[in-house]
Amino acid sequence: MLNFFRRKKPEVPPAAPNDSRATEAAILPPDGNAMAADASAAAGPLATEPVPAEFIAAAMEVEPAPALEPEPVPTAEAADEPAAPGRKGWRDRLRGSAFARSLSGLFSRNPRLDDDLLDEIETALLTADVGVTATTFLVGDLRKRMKAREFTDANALLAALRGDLVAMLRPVAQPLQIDRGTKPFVLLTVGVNGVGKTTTIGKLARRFKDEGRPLMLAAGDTFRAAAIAQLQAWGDRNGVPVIAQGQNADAASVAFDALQAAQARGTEVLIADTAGRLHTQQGLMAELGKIKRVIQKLDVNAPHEVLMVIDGTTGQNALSQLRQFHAAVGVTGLVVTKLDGTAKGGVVFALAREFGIPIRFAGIGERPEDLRVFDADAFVDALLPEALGTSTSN
Ligand SMILES: Nc1nc2c(ncn2[C@@H]2O[C@H](COP(=O)(O)OP(=O)(O)OP(=O)(O)O)[C@@H](O)[C@H]2O)c(=O)[nH]1
Repeated sequence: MLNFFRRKKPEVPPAAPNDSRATEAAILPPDGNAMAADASAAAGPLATEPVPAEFIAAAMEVEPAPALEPEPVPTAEAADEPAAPGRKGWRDRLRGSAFARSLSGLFSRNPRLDDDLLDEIETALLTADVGVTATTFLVGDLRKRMKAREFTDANALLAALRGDLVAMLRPVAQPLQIDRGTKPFVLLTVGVNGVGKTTTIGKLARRFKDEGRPLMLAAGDTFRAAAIAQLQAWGDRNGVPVIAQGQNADAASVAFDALQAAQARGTEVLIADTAGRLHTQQGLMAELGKIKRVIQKLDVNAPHEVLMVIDGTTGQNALSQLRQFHAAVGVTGLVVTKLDGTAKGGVVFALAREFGIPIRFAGIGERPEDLRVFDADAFVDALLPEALGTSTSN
């Protein structure tokens, strides 16, 4: 019986884009200087042709938008910041999470193996945003095994909990596979406002660059004043070209231009940013479908990955976000960000249990190396007390 009730988290504040058409396309080279659309000679026949009218005609109407607060553009110093010395492990980054703190607190008291312990574990899981469904399953399993006298002490129960948590995540710990035969492999990033999409794209850019994959970025967040500049800063940092149009340009048009450019150049990976949108805003959600349909005019299989970025601090609201985004655009992979610091961490289990959609990456900090390929064992071990003696490196 669940004995704990959570308060509902506030929704992310809305931001609504408008749909004014692109006027000028630009390829932003790694040095940061935009080449205007008419500089197509330099860029080749790429990226600068307008989207054919019939493609756009197929598009849906999109809600008009209130103006957004401008956000600070990343400074040159920030972009040039050196990476953190040494790679902090998962445990280092996740130790502050509500999940890790409550469970280590619980087991450091050498609890007795009884129903009170199960109640406390239940409370800890719910507090950490694991959610009612997943918590009921986990505690129910432990209770059954405890009654069957499977555990000799509380540590044995903790080891069983670890096993259950890992088993819940392993099926979704599926790394992103980029098929080198698909050129370009198009990755469309989606999510609500401020979850870390643009930052994640920057980190992915760095990762792909390090892997020696030629790539390109599409600045499809055309509503936020600083989003294009933010992406450009990441492009500069990693020597990656960025395809952009003016602010308030049609995001589908930007994605189309970028795909055309990437195809013509034989680029291996194209990562397209989109503006953050609330999952409850029907018009904006429909716009994601439009982006998909427009790029499918160039490649019927694109996007090859619809990567939804979810803020790990969002709590159970993440479930309704994923439900809506999945219905609108067919999410194929997840990135859960901000699992460092004050994140509760448990939402990862709720997402895994409810949707079974692969979790590709976890964001455990703001630096490029803090985007980790999601590793079920490392994640669970970082949340559980060290006494368990399992590996927490990496
Ligand atoms: N601590 C921490 N911060 C992160 C992580 N990922 C992103 N952030 C921060 O989250 C904030 C928002 O990131 P953005 O990339 O601008 O978010 P966005 O989703 O592109 O925002 P919109 O364009 O408004 O939708 C920034 O301050 C990032 O540095 C992470 O894994 N850990």
